[in-house]
Amino acid sequence: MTDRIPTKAGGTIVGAMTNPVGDGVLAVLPVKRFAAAKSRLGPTHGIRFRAELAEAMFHDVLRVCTGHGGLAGTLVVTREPRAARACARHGATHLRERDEAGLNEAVELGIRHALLAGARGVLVLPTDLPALRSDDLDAMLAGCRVPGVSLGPADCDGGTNWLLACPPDAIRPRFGPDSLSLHVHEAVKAGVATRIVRLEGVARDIDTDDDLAWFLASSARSTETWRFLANGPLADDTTTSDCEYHE
Ligand SMILES: Nc1nc2c(ncn2[C@@H]2O[C@H](COP(=O)(O)OP(=O)(O)OP(=O)(O)O)[C@@H](O)[C@H]2O)c(=O)[nH]1
Ligand SMILES: C[C@H](OP(=O)(O)O)C(=O)O
Repeated sequence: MTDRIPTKAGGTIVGAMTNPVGDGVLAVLPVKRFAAAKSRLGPTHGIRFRAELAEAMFHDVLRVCTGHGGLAGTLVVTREPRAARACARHGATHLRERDEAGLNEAVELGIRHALLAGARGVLVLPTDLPALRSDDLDAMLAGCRVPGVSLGPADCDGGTNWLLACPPDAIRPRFGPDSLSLHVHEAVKAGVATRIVRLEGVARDIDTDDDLAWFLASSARSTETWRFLANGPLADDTTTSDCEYHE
C-alpha cells in the first residue's frame, strides 16, 4: 500500500521520506511528463524518441543523486507515473504536483516542502543534465555560505543549469530565458552571497539537436542516455558544434 500525504506546501507526498532531511541539503528534481518533454526537439524527433530521451536523462540524474552520500534526500516533483515508480525503486521521495503549471511552480513546491522538512538548503537540478557526475555534486555542495546561492551557468543560452539555495527560500526561482542574470538579480535583491560555478559536465543541458550531437560525442558513455542515443537514430551522427553565450 502507498501512503498519500497531502502537504501544507500543496501537492501530495507519495510514499514516506526514507531518510530524515535533518539539517542537510535536499535535491529537488522537477520532472515534466515524459510525453510532453523536450518539445524543442519536436521538429526533428517524434514523441516516442523525446519521451524515451527524457526518461533516460531523468534516470541518469536520479541515479547520481540517490547514490550520493552528501545529500539529505532526493525529492522528485512530478505528475509522471513512470518517474514516480523510479522514485520508489531508488529511495527518492515523490512529490506529486496538482497541475503541471511550469518549472518555477514545481521548484517552488519543492522549496516549500524542503522548508517544512527543516532542510538547510535545496539543490535544484533540472533533469536534462545526463552527464551529471557524483563529483559535480561535491563541487555544487561545497563552499555555499548561509544565506547564499550557487548558480551553474548554461554555456549556450544564459540559462541556469543548477541552483543551490541555503536556506531553501534564499531567492525566488526564476528559471526560463536569461535565468542566470535573473537569479543573480534575485540574490542581490535578497542580499545573499552568490557564487557562479561552471562545471564542465553540466554546463550544457540537452535542449536541441546540437546538444544531442555534443552529448553523443562526449565521454559520458556509461549513462543510460548515451546508450539510448548511441543505439538510436543519431548513431551515425557525431557532428558536434560549439555554442556561444547570448548577451
Ligand atoms: N514538475 C515539473 N517539471 C517541469 C515542468 N516544466 C519543465 N519541467 C522540468 O524542468 C526541467 C527543465 O525543463 P526544460 O528545459 O524547460 O525542458 P522541457 O520542458 O522538457 O523542454 P522544452 O519542452 O523543449 O522546453 C526538466 O527537468 C523538465 O522536466 C513542470 O511544469 N513541472
Ligand atoms: C530552464 C531554463 O533552461 P532551458 O529551458 O533552456 O533548458 C533555464 O536555464 O533557466
